[in-house]
Amino acid sequence: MPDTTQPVLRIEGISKSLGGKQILDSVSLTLHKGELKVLIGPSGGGKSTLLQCINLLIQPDQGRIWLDSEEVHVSRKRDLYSFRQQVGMIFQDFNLFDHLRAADNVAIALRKVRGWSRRQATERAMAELERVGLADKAELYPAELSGGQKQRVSIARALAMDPKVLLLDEPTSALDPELVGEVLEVIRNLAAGGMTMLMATHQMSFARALAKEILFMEGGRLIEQGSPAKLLAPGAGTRTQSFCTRLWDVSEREHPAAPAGEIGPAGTC
Ligand SMILES: Nc1ncnc2c1ncn2[C@@H]1O[C@H](COP(=O)(O)OP(=O)(O)OP(=O)(O)O)[C@@H](O)[C@H]1O
Repeated sequence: MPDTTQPVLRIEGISKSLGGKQILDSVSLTLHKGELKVLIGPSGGGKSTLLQCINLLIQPDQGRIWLDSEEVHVSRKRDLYSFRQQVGMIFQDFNLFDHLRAADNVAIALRKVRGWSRRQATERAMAELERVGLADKAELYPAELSGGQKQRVSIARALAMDPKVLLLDEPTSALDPELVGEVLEVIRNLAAGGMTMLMATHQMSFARALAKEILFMEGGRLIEQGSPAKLLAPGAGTRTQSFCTRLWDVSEREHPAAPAGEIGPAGTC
């Protein structure tokens, strides 16, 4: 069992303005070893920007970041390079290389960044594809894969780098509804295996079932933070609960047969 009291990633006071507008306002959070925290909230609340600031794809205007208790100094190229290798990122739209087969998409960073031989990198890529259930698709190009399979390749690619933390930015939002489950299943298995993860999502039933904590983000600030049981308890009166209830109302209209009181279909509470 991972030591869940050990902070792996900590951010403090992250702020960011873009186009003259404040997008993130002093956001702080800690991810402990082996925990899955889920970022939810209305569209435009700053979830993607926060994940990109944490991964330093966007440089925050203010704030500090620690990985395994070591502060990351953005101005030091070596720090930045090493940090990016240890913090994996999964994007909504997969970001695969179209001209590379699945196995090569997974292996490429091992060869180019880590300097592994083609044989070593391919062996590792095959092991990671196996882990996400795609060993039989290793020779296919992205255009020959479904959206769910492409996202699983991108997860395998991130895992191949042995990240300490995975950041997932709405990994199922670009998928047809019938493909969402296979990607969530992979993430569920990673959580069960002790991977430390921060995931922005609108998949509320998944968040409720699996997240250690829900972080509710609105207007660039984390306005609520707590276990799903606490934030979504009947009568909790939280902003998280009213947000979920609204999603549920929409889903009820779209799926009138959904049994009340049970965890709803994907995307609902
Ligand atoms: N490069 C940019 N320049 C100006 N504004 C930006 C830029 N990138 C994002 N924004 C604005 O920042 C706000 C937060 O966007 P962000 O994508 O982080 O929200 P989100 O919570 O992830 O939304 P969604 O759930 O729709 O993905 C939005 O108002 C968006 O228009």
